[in-house]
Amino acid sequence: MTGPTTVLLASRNAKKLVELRRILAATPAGERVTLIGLDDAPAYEEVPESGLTFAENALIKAREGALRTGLPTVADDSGLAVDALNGMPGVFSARWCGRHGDDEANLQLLLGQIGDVPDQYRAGAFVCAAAMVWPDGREQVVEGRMAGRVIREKRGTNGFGYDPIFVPDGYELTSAELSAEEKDAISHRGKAFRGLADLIAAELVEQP
Ligand SMILES: O=P(O)(O)OP(=O)(O)OP(=O)(O)OC[C@H]1O[C@@H](n2cnc3c(O)ncnc32)[C@H](O)[C@@H]1O
Ligand SMILES: [Mg+2]
Repeated sequence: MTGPTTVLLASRNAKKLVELRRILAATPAGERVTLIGLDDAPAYEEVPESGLTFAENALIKAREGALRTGLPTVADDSGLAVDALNGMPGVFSARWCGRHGDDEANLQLLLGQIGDVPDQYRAGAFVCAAAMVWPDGREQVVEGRMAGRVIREKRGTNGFGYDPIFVPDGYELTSAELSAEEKDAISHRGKAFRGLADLIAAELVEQP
C-alpha cells in the first residue's frame, strides 16, 4: 500500500469540502486520502459551467482540475429541478436571478414564478452529479437525487440555497430544518458523494 493520496475537490464551496471529507472518512479510503479544495491547490483560471446537464458541468470542473494539477479530481454540480418549471432552475440554480450565488434572490424569484401552482403540483427534486477524473484520463460520474416539494414560505436556517423552501418526501420539515447529518443521510449530494467515495476506495485498495 502506498502512502496517502491527495485528491482535489475542484470547488471553492467550503460546505462541499466538509461534506466530502466526512463521507470519505467513513469509507475504507478514509485513512488513505487527503482531500484538498481549490483554495489549497495551485491557482488556475476556472472554466465556466457551460454544460446543459449536471453531469457535463461536473465533468468540466473535474477535467480542468485534473489537467491543471495532475491530481485525481472530484467535482460536483447540483441544483433544484422543479416539475412545474419543466426541470428548471436545474443547472442554472446558482444563478437563476441572473447573478451567481445570491441565494435569497434566487429563492424569491422561484417562489414568485410558481405562486399560482397548487400544492399537488409543486413536486421537485434536488439533483447532484459528482464526477471523478483520474490523471490517466479515466472518468466516472455518480448521480444522486432527493425528491420532495416546494412550499410557499421559508422555514429553517440550516443549509443554503433553496433548502428553506424544500420539504423532502416523507418529511414535514424543510431541508433547512434538518441537521447537517440528517440532510447528508438523504441528500442528493450525500448519495452522489457516497457513491464516489466507494469508487475512490475501490481504486486505492486495488493499488499495488
Ligand atoms: O464551486 P462550485 O462547486 O461550483 O460551487 P457552487 O456553490 O457554485 O455549486 P453548484 O454549481 O453545484 O450550484 C449549486 C446551486 O444549486 C442549489 N443547491 C444545490 N444543492 C443544494 C442544497 O443541498 N440545498 C439547497 N440548494 C442547493 C443552490 O442554489 C446552489 O447555489
Ligand atoms: Mg458553481
